[in-house]
Order: sequence, then C-alpha cells, then structure tokens
Amino acid sequence: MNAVDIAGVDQHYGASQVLHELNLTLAEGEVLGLFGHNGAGKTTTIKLILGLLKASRGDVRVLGQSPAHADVRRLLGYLPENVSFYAQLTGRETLQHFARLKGAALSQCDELLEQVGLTDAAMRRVKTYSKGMRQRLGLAQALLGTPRLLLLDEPTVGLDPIATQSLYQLIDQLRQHGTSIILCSHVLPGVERHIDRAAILAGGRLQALGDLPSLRAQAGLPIRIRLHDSQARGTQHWQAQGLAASAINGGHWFEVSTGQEGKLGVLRQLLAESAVSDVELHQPSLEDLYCHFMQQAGGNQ
Ligand SMILES: Nc1ncnc2c1ncn2[C@@H]1O[C@H](COP(=O)(O)OP(=O)(O)OP(=O)(O)O)[C@@H](O)[C@H]1O
Repeated sequence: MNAVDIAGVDQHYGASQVLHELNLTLAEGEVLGLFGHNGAGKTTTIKLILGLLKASRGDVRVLGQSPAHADVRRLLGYLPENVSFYAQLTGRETLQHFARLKGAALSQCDELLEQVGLTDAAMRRVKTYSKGMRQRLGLAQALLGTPRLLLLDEPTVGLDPIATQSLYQLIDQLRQHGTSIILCSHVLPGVERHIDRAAILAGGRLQALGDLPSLRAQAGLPIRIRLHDSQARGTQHWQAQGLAASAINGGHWFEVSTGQEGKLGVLRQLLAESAVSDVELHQPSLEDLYCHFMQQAGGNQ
C-alpha cells in the first residue's frame, strides 16, 4: 500500500484551475521533495493529502483510505508553512496542548523537545523564541503521535545552517524508521541527499518526477569536467586533443562539457596527461535540473 496515491487530480479555486491532472504517488518509507515556484500548487497538494480540501476531480488516497477519514488523520503529521502559536504559552505547554488535541501521549512532549533541541527553552514563553526555535517547535508538533506520513511545508525557513543539517538528519532517521515524508521547499542546495525522488511542479502541472539519476537522464544536461593543467597550455592545446575546453579565469583551470556517455572517455584522456594535476566532476545539481524544467515549462512563473 502506498502512503499517498493522487490520481488524475484537478483543483479549482472558484474559476481558476490551480492543479491540472496531477498524478503522484508516495511509497511507504519514501521521502519525496516537492518543488515549484511560488503559486505552483505545492500547498494545495498538501491540503488535498491532509483532507483540508476535496479534489475538484480525480482521487486522493492516503494510506489506502480517504484523507477525510479520522483514522487517517491521526497517522499524519503536518508542519505548515507559516507556523504560529499562542505567544503566552511556554514551548512545553504548547506541545502538550497539541498532544491533547491530537490524542498523543503527553509523555512524548519532553522527548520531542529534546529531539528538536529545545529542552533548555522548554519552560520559556513562545513569544521569546527566535524564528528558528518556533520552526523547531512546529516540527516537534508535527512529530506528535509518531506519524506514518509527515508533510513538511518549508521546514528549513528560519533555520540556520546547523539547525538545517539537524533537520535533514532527523528526516534521515525518520526515513530509516519507515516514516513517509513529503518535503516542500524552495531551498534546493543540500536537500538532494535526503530525498528519494523529486517532483517538480510548474503552473499546477507536474513537469518532472523521479530520482536524481533519472531526472538527469531526462534533462540531458551536460556534465562539466574541470581540470587543472600545471603547464597552463591554453585552450588550443585541448582543442587539438579534440576537447572543446574553455578557460576558467584564464589560468590553470579549464572546463570541458560532456554528456553522460562521453564522461569516462574524457576522464581517461585527461588522466593520461601527466600535466593534468587535478580533476573535478560537476554533475547537474537539483538546482540545475529545477531551472531546466522550469525553463521547459515556460519560465519561472
Ligand atoms: N484559498 C484560495 N483561494 C483562491 N486561490 C488560492 C487559494 N489558495 C491558493 N490559491 C491559489 O492557488 C495557486 C497555488 O497556490 P499554492 O499555495 O498551492 O502554491 P505554492 O506552490 O504552495 O506556493 P508558495 O511556494 O508561494 O507557497 C496560487 O495561484 C494561489 O494564488
């Protein structure tokens, strides 16, 4: 059974259609990154999964059932994009309040505060929390009741680089324990190692879906190989070897673009030259792929 099955979904808000024939599945224990420009339809998709919206057309199933089913809701955890709390409550009281609403064990609260690094601030009022601390409290709230499906809308907003890394580590741990996760984010660098597949939405349409290697194959973007020539022989030398190299900063470094099939051939050729003292391989990043598919969809909307 999949954690999420979205089949042929259209979504309208009044006269405007914001999702078009969306088909998306999430296997149990899978982490899916859901990416797209502002207004692409990410939050709408999450609301459909949460049962907060009913699809105008098509079908949404969560853990095999309708998302409106109370049994399903108990198995979901949600971190909204703009998390807000009662400013006068302490972090601990806030979490206990949500635990009561969700029917989760109160004993879990201290454990979760520890997990998100808020133990020392647990007795402080939320109004004294920094943005990143409120975000971490939101994450603890989403983890109440040990959800089987976790929906995270912009979880890294407001987090500093170390807190962002801890969030990704937490996602890795949850995945190891079989939690299914959908992660919406505009922050692409660094996220690719922590997701199994990426879904790229533009204008309410799914532009691309797959793991990184398959998105790379689909996009056909070049691989860039950078080389350090200790003799700085210039581009003519490389062009005479049949390599269309361009100089970087006019010094010792040069760059050659190649397709996946030509990669090993170029590397062998470079490594055969004793003056080549360093080589760097740059595969298209998730960000490169995102830009490619956005351009394909007609520009950043
Ligand atoms: N309640 C609503 N009523 C009318 N239109 C809405 C409503 N909620 C969202 N929309 C519209 O639906 C489209 C998709 O919005 P959505 O919030 O799903 O996008 P998003 O990808 O999450 O964007 P962002 O990255 O800015 O959060 C946008 O054009 C938005 O203006």
